Amino acid sequence: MSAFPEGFCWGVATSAYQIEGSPLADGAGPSIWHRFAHTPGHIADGETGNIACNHYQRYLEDIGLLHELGVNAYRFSIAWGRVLPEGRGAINRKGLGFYQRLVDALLERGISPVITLYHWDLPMALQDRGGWINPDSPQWFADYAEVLFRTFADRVTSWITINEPWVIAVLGHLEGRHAPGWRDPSAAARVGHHLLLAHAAAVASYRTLGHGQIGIALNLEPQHPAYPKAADLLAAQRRDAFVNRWFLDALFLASYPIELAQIFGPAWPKFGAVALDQIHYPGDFIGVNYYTRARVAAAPEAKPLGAICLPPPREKSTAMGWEIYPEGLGEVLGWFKERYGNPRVLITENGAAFADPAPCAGLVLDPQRIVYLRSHLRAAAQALAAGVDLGGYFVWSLMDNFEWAEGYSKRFGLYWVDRQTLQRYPKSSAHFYRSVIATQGAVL
Ligand SMILES: OC[C@H]1NNC[C@@H](O)[C@@H]1O
Repeated sequence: MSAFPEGFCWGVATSAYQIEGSPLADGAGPSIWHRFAHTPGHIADGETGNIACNHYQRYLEDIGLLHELGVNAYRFSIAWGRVLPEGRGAINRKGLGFYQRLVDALLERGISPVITLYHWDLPMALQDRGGWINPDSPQWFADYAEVLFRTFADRVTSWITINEPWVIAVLGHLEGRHAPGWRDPSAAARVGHHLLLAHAAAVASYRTLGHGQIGIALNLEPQHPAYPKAADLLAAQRRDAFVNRWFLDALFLASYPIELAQIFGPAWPKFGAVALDQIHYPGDFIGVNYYTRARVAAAPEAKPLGAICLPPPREKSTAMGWEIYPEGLGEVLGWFKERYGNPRVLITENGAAFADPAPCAGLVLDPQRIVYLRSHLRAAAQALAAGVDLGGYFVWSLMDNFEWAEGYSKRFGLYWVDRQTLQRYPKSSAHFYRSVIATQGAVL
C-alpha cells in the first residue's frame, strides 16, 4: 500500500556554493563564503568551493542523475553574485544564463525546479556595506528576488526565500563558525530580524509577480531534557525557544519568544508591534530541514543559554556526531498541526553523513544511510496519516559536496563524488530512494 499520495513531491536538494565550483566564472561577483573559505583556519583541510563538484560545467550530467533517481522535483539555490555581481544594480546576463539553461534542462526532463533564492552566499559587495545588519538588506534581497521572479515567472512555480535563517544569524554572526565569521549577539539578533523582513518582502513581491508557491526553509530540532530534572527541562525549553520558536513564532504568531530577551540580554532589540507585524509572513508553505534532536542538560556556566547538548551514543550517531532520531521528525511535523494552524509543509532537507566506503564495481554500499532514510520516511508517512499537510520530501543531498566548515570530509550524498576525478558513483541509498519514489513509499 502506498504510504504517500499520487502527486507527492519527491526530490533531492543542493546549494550553489556547495556543488557548483567556478565561483567567479563569467563575471560572477565573489560571495562571503568565497572570502571566508579563502581565509586560513576556517575550513577543514583548507578546502574551498573553488571546484566543489564542478556542477557549473557538469550540470547536464547531474540532471541525468536526477532522472535516474526518478525525482519529480529538484531543489537548488541560485548564487546571488552570479546574477548581480555587486549584489544590486547591473544584471550579469551570463550568470543568469547558467540558471536559465539549468531550469530549461530540468523542465525538459519533467523535473520541477524548486529554487532557493538565498543559501548563505551573500555577495561580498553587500557584506562590505554591512551585510544583513544593514537595514537596507531586506530591500536588497527583494530587488534580487524580483529579477528572478520576472526571469522565471513562466517556468518556476516553487520558491524558497531563505535557507535556515537561524544558521545565518547564529553560526554566521554569533558563533563565527560560518561566513561572515562574526561573534556579535546584537548583530545576530538584528540579522535574524532583517532576514525575516527580507523573506516578507520577497513574499509580497511574489504575490504581484508570480502564481506559484513561496516559503522559507527552517532548520528545526526537538530539544529534550537529558535527564528527568526540572533544571534540564527548563534548559531544553530555553534552547527550544532559541533554536526553533525564534523563527516559527515570528512567522506564524508575529511574536518572538520571551526567552530571547533573557538569552540575548541588552543585545536584544526592543521590537515594537509594527516590527512584529511586518515579519508575520509564513508564506504558502514551510520548508522543514530535519536532521536530529538535541539532549539538553542545564549548565549555568554555559552562557548565554545556561545549557549544553550531550553527545549521543556513537552507535546512534552520524559522521557529524548527530543522533539518529527519526521520531524527532514526527515531533517537528506535529508542531505545525498542533500549534501553527496546520500549514502546507515540505521536508526540504533530510539526510545523513556517514563514513561511506569507496566505490566497488561502480557502486558504494551505504546501508546506514538506507536505514536512516527508511526510518525518517516512515516517520513522515505516519505524520501524513495523522493529518499533517505534508506535500513533499527532499533528500539532502544529491551528491557529496562542500559541507561548509567541514570541507569535503562529510559525505551526505546519494551519489559518491571522487574528489580527484569528480566522477559521480551511485550509492545503494540512491537505488533505495529510487524504489521509494517508484512505489510511492510502498517499499517502506
Ligand atoms: O549539514 C547538512 C546541511 N544542512 N542544511 C544546510 C546545508 O547547506 C547543509 O549541507
